Order: sequence, then structure tokens, then C-alpha cells
Amino acid sequence: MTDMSDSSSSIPQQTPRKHALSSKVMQLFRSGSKSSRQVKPSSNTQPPSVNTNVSSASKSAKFGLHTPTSATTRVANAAANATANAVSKSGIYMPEYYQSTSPSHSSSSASLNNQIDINTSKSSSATSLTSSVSALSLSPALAINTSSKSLSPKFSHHSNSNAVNTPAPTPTASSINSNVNKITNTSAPFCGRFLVHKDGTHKHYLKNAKRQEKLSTMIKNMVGASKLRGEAKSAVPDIIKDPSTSVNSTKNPPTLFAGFMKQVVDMDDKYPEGAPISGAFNGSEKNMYKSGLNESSGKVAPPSSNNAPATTPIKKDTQCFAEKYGRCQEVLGKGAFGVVRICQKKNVSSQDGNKGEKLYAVKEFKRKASESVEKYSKRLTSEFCISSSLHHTNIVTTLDLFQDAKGEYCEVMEYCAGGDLFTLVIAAGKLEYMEADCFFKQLIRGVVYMHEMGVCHRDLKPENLLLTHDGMLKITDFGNSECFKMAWEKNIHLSGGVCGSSPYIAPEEYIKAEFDPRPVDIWACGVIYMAMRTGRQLWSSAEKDDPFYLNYLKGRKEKGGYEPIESLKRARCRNVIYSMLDPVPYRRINGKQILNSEWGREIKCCHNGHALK
Ligand SMILES: Nc1ncnc2c1ncn2[C@@H]1O[C@H](COP(=O)(O)OP(=O)(O)OP(=O)(O)O)[C@@H](O)[C@H]1O
Repeated sequence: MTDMSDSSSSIPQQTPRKHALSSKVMQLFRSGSKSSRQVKPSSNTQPPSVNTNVSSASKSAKFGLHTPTSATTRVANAAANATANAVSKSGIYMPEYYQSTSPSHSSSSASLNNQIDINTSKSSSATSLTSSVSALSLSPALAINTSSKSLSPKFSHHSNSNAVNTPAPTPTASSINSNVNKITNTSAPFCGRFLVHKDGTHKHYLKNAKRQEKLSTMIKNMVGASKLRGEAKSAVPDIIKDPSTSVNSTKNPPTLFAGFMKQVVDMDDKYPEGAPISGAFNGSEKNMYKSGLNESSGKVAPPSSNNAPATTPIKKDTQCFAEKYGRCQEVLGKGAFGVVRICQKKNVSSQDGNKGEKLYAVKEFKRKASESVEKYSKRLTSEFCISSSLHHTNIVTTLDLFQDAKGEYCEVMEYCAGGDLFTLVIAAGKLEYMEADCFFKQLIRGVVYMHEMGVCHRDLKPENLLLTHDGMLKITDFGNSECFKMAWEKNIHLSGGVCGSSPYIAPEEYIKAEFDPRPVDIWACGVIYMAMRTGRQLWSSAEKDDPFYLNYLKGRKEKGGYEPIESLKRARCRNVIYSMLDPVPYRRINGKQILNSEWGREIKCCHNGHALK
């Protein structure tokens, strides 16, 4: 467990960020190999007795999950019989986690923002890296400025006007600190991006949609610096190979950060100029369906999916694009198939009659040299046709499809100023439960809507979850999505083939020729929740040759459970997670059951998710 007093004292000042970062990074590399060798693997510290706050009924419910038939039913029943016992007399919800004042709780709470659990040690390299990455998050001083910036008219139009937000007083420095201190039970203010009010409601203050760019640039600079220095080239691999972070480690599954770092390093070697980056560990490969699979399963493709992309009404006129969406500017992030840029349109009339700027995100769809026209067409169709037909507050709004001057297809989307969840988790180390729960509930609402519309995503991962500055989560990247049921159909069409990013792929994809795609999305959501809470992947892939997955299967049948999931302190939450990660797909809990579960119902979510049309 990282000593949080170290982390807190190492929170860097925001300016001048570049120099602060480079010096930290250089510091890291000066001590790189040496300190990484000194690092002790993290002791598998168990959280404070998880059962101390759990009633015997909850305990038995937990262990009941390991029996084959009871998991989903039990959670569903629990949902139906849910009582209001989580609400105190005063009407303020007080989850058991916050009621505890054990020292371990506070130290884990103290990791709210500024820790990155790369080595789980106090080594200087770990601390330096922590500081470097924390610089991408929010220092308390910056957070206060950010709060006011986030609320400025410049960004206000990004909030969804249909969303019902909990009214919150304008935060001040002292209110932020005191509220954060209330949560973290520590004298050091850590978190400016998540504020809990006395009535139990909360508000997010996110910024920095370019976090992905900054993180990858930081890592590239580290690698570049090491190459220049000619001595530290091995330092990054050493960090990655560190016993506590390595994919080969039997102690802990890989961190999200280690996976991201490996991707950046690999990609930077392969494509020195502007490599496409996907943050998923082992997940850069997107396995598209073989065309035969869909035909053989009799799957009904979404309307126009057989048409070449060129049949979609495309505006080729770049001036028309600029008139509509403004000029394309900086790169927001990179995906496997191209970059995403921000576009700024000036003089847009807002609802209050004032004129301001409007920002859009424009995503390139490059066709890979190895990609057939058919595959490209399928990807483009899925991404544009499916996403533009979904209208929900928790799904990114797709506005348009254009061809740029080079003939490349580009999708115009709403801009999400909070960046993606993946880089938020990396920058934060891990998320505390209130923040993670809020994102989780929004994710499930988006998934429930999607499934009701007959669409499954099939590539859910933190990289594909975007955030607005006020913490609204939006599912994006429908390149692998499928329409499993048309409105007029009674039965669903099964899916086939393995696709997505390996840590999030459900086990049935590897072993079954055909499967219901909905439980596949639910599985991914379970892994995403664990990634948010622990900053780690649960396993590299849910296959029997993965030691972590094997441990999980074993843990499910045993009293002790699986350690990362057991580290969640609330039995209600653990039960749902075990039910989402049921290896048997038909037993897996569904999205509605999650929302109706005791845990799902008690999650305080700051946005009311709903369909938009
Ligand atoms: N609408 C948006 N608003 C703000 N940032 C965005 C938006 N869309 C994408 N981004 C940024 O660009 C990055 C790349 O997005 P993209 O969807 O292309 O790739 P990905 O999902 O990370 O990877 P892949 O396509 O390989 O799965 C995201 O991680 C995010 O940081």
C-alpha cells in the first residue's frame, strides 16, 4: 500500500507544468532501473475485514454467489426486497464504507486522487512517477480555479440541458477542502475533481480532454529522453517488468498504467510519427467479424450495412464543414483508426440568446492498408449508423459524417470536455467508490438503453467512456457494435467471434461459436468497475491459461472469494460484481437487474440518465 503521506506531499504545483514534468521524469530515469529493482512487490494487503460491517445475512448472500444457480436470482430478489436501511434518520444516505473510521480506510480513501499505484512501494521512482502523473490530474490549487473555469460560459454549453442536475452551491476553496476532508478523513486536501456535499449529493469538476495526449506525450518523452541518454532505455521495460506490475507477475494483475505505457512504447517504436494508441492492455487489436460469421448465423445487419460507405450522403465540401463545425484544431486523442480532433465553431447562439463558441470532436476513420473494403464498410456503418440512431444522455451524440479533403471519412460528435475514463483512472491511480459508483450507474443506464434498442457495443472499456466536465458519462466508439434485434423481431440474433480488448472480453467469446451479445457487454462493465476501483485489470484475458482468471474461477467457489473483488468493502456491491462476472453467460445479471439491485438503487448519481427522443 503506498504511503499516502508521501503522495500527498509530492503533489506538484501546476505551473510550469512542462518543466515540472520533465524534471520529475528525468528524476525517474536517473533512478529508474536501480529503484525499480529495489521495489518490493506489494504485500497482498487485505483491506480491513470486509465482513466486519456486513450482516450475517449479507455474508451468506456473498457466499451464496458461488453456488451455480443463486447469484443472479439472489441479487434480483435482494433488489425487489430492498429496504431503505441505507438511509439514515436524517435522510442523508450514509454508506457503510464512510461510517468506518479504521486507519486503513482513511489511507485508502486518501488515494482519492493523486496516487498512481504502479509499484505500490515508496521508491523514489514510483514517487516521481506518481507526481508526474498526478500533474495530469488536479492539484488542489488548480482544482479551485478549474471549478470556476468549468462553470464558465465557455464550457457551460457542454452540459446536457435535459439532464437534471442536483443544484449545488458555488464551491469555494474552503468548501472544497472541508468536503474533501470529510470524505477522506485526512487533513490533506487531495481531490478537487469530486466534491461531496453535506446532503450526500456530489458534483464532478473534470477537465482536460487532452489527458490522453498528455499522458502519451509524457511517456514518449520519457522513452525519448532515455534513448538520448543511451543508458536508461531499459528503464521503462523495467518498470513494466516490475514484479508487482508485470503481466507475467503472479502477484497482481497489470495496472492500467503499465498497459498504457507498454502500448505507447510499442506503438512509438512501430509508428514514430503519430502512432495510433489504444489504451487497452493487450487490446490494440480489433478483431472484426469474418463476414461469413454473420451470414452463417443468419444475423440481420443494420439498415444499409451492406452498402458501401460512399452511399451514405456525404458532404465533400470542406468549406461546408468549416461553416457547420468550425476549424479543426488540436488532437484530443488517438484511436486504433485515426486521431480525434477538436473543432471550434464561433458565434453560435446559445439558448439564452448569447453568442459563444461551440466545440465538436471530429474522429477520423482511416482505412488500414490491411483492411478490406468490406471490413472498413462494416466498421464505418457500425460506428456511424448505429451510434447516430442512439439518443441517450449516456451515449455520445453523433452529429454528422463527412469526407475530408483527402477523402477520409470523419465523424462529428459532441465534445466531451472531461476526457475519457481510462486516462482519468490512470491520472487518479484509482477512484473512490462514490465517484466510481456514479460513473458505473450512468454506464449501466447507457447499456440498458442500448440493449433495449437492440444494439450491443462489444467493445466497452474505459477508453470508450467519455466524460463531460460535470461528470456525465457517455459511451462512444461503436465500431464493433452490432444490431442483435430489429424493432419488429421477437428473437435476438446471436453473435460470434472474439472482439474488443482482451481484459474486457467475456469468457464465452473464446469458447463458444455463438452467444448472446448482451451478457458480453455486462461482463465488460464489471471489469470496468473493478478497473476504476483498483486501477488494475482483473486479468489479461478471461481464459483458463491466464493465472489471474484461474484464481478468480477458484476464488468464486471458495469462501475467501477473489481478492481484488473482496477488497470492495460493501457486500452489496461485491455481490453484483460477482454476478456480472459470472462465467456462465445465461446466469449473468442483466442491466435492469443491476439498476434494481440494492446497490444499484442506493448509488447516488448526479445525472438523471434518460433517452433523448
Ligand atoms: N467526443 C469526444 N470528446 C472528447 N474527446 C474525445 C471524443 N472522442 C474521442 N476522444 C478522445 O480521443 C481518444 C481516442 O478516441 P477513439 O474513439 O478514436 O479511440 P479509442 O476508443 O481510444 O480507441 P479504439 O478506437 O482503438 O478503440 C479517446 O480516448 C478520447 O481521449
